[in-house]
Amino acid sequence: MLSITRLSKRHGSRTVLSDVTFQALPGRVTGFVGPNGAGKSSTLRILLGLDRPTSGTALIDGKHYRDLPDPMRTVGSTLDGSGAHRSRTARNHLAWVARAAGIPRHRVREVLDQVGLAGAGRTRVGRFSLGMGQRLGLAAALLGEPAALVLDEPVNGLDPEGIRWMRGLLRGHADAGGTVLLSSHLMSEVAEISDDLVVIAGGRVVAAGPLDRVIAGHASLEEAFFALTGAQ
Ligand SMILES: Nc1ncnc2c1ncn2[C@@H]1O[C@H](COP(=O)(O)OP(=O)(O)OP(=O)(O)O)[C@@H](O)[C@H]1O
Repeated sequence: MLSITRLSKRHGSRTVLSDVTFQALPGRVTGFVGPNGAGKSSTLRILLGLDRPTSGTALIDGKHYRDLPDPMRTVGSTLDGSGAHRSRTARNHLAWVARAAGIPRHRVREVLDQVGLAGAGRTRVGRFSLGMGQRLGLAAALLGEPAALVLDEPVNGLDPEGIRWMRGLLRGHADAGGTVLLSSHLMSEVAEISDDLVVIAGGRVVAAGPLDRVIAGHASLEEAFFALTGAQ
């Protein structure tokens, strides 16, 4: 379970997160949505130990990321893209990540298969499309077979077939008991994937709960999003 509790973050005099509280539960896909600059990446960076909050906590199975004994086997993330150097092949990149994390080499072929890049393992990452880069980032996240996935804008750059594939993969992960938290500024795509929604705007959570409860009383998903976030 991912638990964000009363998280606040200030950069100098600027407040980017105020009292952010929500959970992402096992067996559920949780969509974290809000307009550009709402605070999604700031929240996920703190959750993944890449930044510190001014106050509050962000815990993974009850622990700070930095205290996880085996982080890649606990939570997989795609926060900063695939992180792969352009001159590396996909296979080399994943083998390098696996070796650094003590993950057996055979997982490289398995995750390449899983994300639909089996035929592109020897291709240099510099030649990848945006969608292939997303798949490679996901492959790295899956290497350690973590129960939790934290994905920043995972459908960016994917075509409709790719979005459908991603939806199936995340659904399968949650149905197997995993926890999925994904951020996006695209309400309709996230709503198709998510069981629960957390809507953030201006660094504050403006709605959270099961999808149908969050959109209740609004004519459409987009209307709910605009009404809740005050976006134009
Ligand atoms: N290091 C920093 N110094 C100052 N302000 C920052 C810093 N990092 C983020 N911010 C500000 O915090 C706010 C939230 O940014 P964040 O990247 O978390 O939003 P987001 O919801 O992920 O947006 P997007 O959908 O555009 O990725 C923005 O106004 C951003 O300019």
